[in-house]
Amino acid sequence: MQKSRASARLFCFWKGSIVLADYPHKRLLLVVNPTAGRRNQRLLDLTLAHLKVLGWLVERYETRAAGDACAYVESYTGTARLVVAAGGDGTVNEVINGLAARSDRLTLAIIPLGTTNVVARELGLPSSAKELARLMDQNHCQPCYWPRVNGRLFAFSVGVGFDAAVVRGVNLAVKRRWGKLAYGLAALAPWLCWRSRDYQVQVDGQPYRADSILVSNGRFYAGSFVIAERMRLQRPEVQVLLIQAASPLALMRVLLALPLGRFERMTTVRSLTARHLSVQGAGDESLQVDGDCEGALPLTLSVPAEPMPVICAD
Ligand SMILES: Nc1ncnc2c1ncn2[C@@H]1O[C@H](COP(=O)(O)OP(=O)(O)OP(=O)(O)O)[C@@H](O)[C@H]1O
Repeated sequence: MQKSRASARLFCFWKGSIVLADYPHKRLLLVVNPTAGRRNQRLLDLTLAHLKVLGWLVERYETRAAGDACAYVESYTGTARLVVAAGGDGTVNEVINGLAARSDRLTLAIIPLGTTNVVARELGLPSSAKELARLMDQNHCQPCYWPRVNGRLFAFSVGVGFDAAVVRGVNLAVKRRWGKLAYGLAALAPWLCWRSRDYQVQVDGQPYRADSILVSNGRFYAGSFVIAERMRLQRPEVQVLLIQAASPLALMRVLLALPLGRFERMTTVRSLTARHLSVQGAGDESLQVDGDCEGALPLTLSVPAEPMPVICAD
């Protein structure tokens, strides 16, 4: 024991200072999506620099393709107790799924590098690299619940109908160059040809119908829009928002309520708290899961009983 502690002793050099670190538990696995958020690269570099000063050893893994982060975290055999997802919400989603497939209980942290970073916003993570490193160093975590949709966990949002049609139409090259504007452009075509849908929904066993559905695991949607005022990642339930909008005009009214913070209070939006949800549609329609297009109807969702420790703000 004494020997392994001594062998883990490190000298870290940073900005001319020498810091003696003797913390064998300060090891983290960093999973980086190199295609996410080139604009936020500085946040990653500075957070790593601060962590090194605090005595952390970083094991770095760069993803090579979609699905890589999940597979790597699931099969990771190293000694790190903290797994840091550095990327956008898609990378966070993959790391969560990798962690949940393991039999041990590692802690999740996030360095937000993506376009919208909704999960980081939900956790109240600071934009300061020094603060982010401090929260990780102090193991400042809370238990968070990630619901399961069609067998996979999601972090903050699932959409059926208009929302899924928009995400399906996003041009990745435009998103990389222009960020959120890509979603506005992708919304035009599905909005103009919007018509009534008839999704059959069961919320905790009660039947409903809707033209579009949003499921929120926290407060925020598409960045900073508040769609579920009382929902938090720390609560073992989700907010189901059933939208009645059978024409482009009715849909426009609902969409305008988003930036005004009145979405949940619209008479055409029914907001329900739930642990179980199922949705069936007329056809094989796509789903939006954590900002990406993933899978298709029918949808079955439930909130697992076991939370995951996640680094969050004070
Ligand atoms: N090396 C890679 N090459 C291509 N795609 C990748 C790679 N690594 C991860 N991905 C996939 O890229 C998708 C988008 O990544 P991510 O969400 O992290 O970044 P983003 O799109 O820039 O951010 P945001 O989701 O906030 O808009 C994810 O679904 C992920 O599976």
